[in-house]
Amino acid sequence: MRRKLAAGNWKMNGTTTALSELDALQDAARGAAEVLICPPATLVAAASAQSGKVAIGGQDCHSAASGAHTGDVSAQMLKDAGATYVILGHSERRADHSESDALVAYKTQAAWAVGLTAIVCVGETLDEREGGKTLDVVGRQLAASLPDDVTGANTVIAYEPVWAIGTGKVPTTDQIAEVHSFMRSTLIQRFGNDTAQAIRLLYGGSVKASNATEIFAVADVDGALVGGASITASDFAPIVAALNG
Ligand SMILES: O=C[C@H](O)COP(=O)(O)O
Repeated sequence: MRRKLAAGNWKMNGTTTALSELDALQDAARGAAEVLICPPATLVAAASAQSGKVAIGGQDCHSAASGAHTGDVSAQMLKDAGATYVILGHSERRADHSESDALVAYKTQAAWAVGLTAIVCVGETLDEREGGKTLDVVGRQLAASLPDDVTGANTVIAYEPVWAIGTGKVPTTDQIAEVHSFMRSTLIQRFGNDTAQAIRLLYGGSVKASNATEIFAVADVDGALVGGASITASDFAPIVAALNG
């Protein structure tokens, strides 16, 4: 049985005052669903120190364990700061930093090497969707971004259509169902049924309290990766509540 996951990605938002949101999430985090917040790297240690029932994650890590990589953060550093998850291959990283599927796979291995769970993001652009290429793109990203040793414990996959991120545009539930079903069957083909059925598949892109229940009712949606609506507990807690049903 897959444990539902409500993951919040604060992106490049938040200073120390934002950590009070973690206190306000404690009640929401008492339900069956796991609650995760991924703050900016500067806040991971402080967030971990007061996270209570909320898990803490990073938003990226370098593929190397250490070395001359100015400005980067290693998986070990995130782990040392108290993180248990790291988001990898987010479309904003792929676009802003030209991250390839191969690099995402190396980063995933770096995360696994220190015991972090990788949340690997995939998703098509608007052009790709309108060109009928969604499943090709997602299939290619899954094939090349995931190393071979995937398990239900070390990996979560987030389907985030690029055109739905921060736009208020959300795919239809049929569109989400099509991609999630495709992802599950792709994982079954590559990793076998037991492993594939253990991997949580999140939907991300303009999730908010008003659409969460409908999205979480879609087969093979095991939770959400939420951006804008995760920054305050007053927005995020109702999404967690919807996931808990
Ligand atoms: O990582 C989160 C996603 O990019 C979704 O962001 P959003 O909820 O602001 O659309």
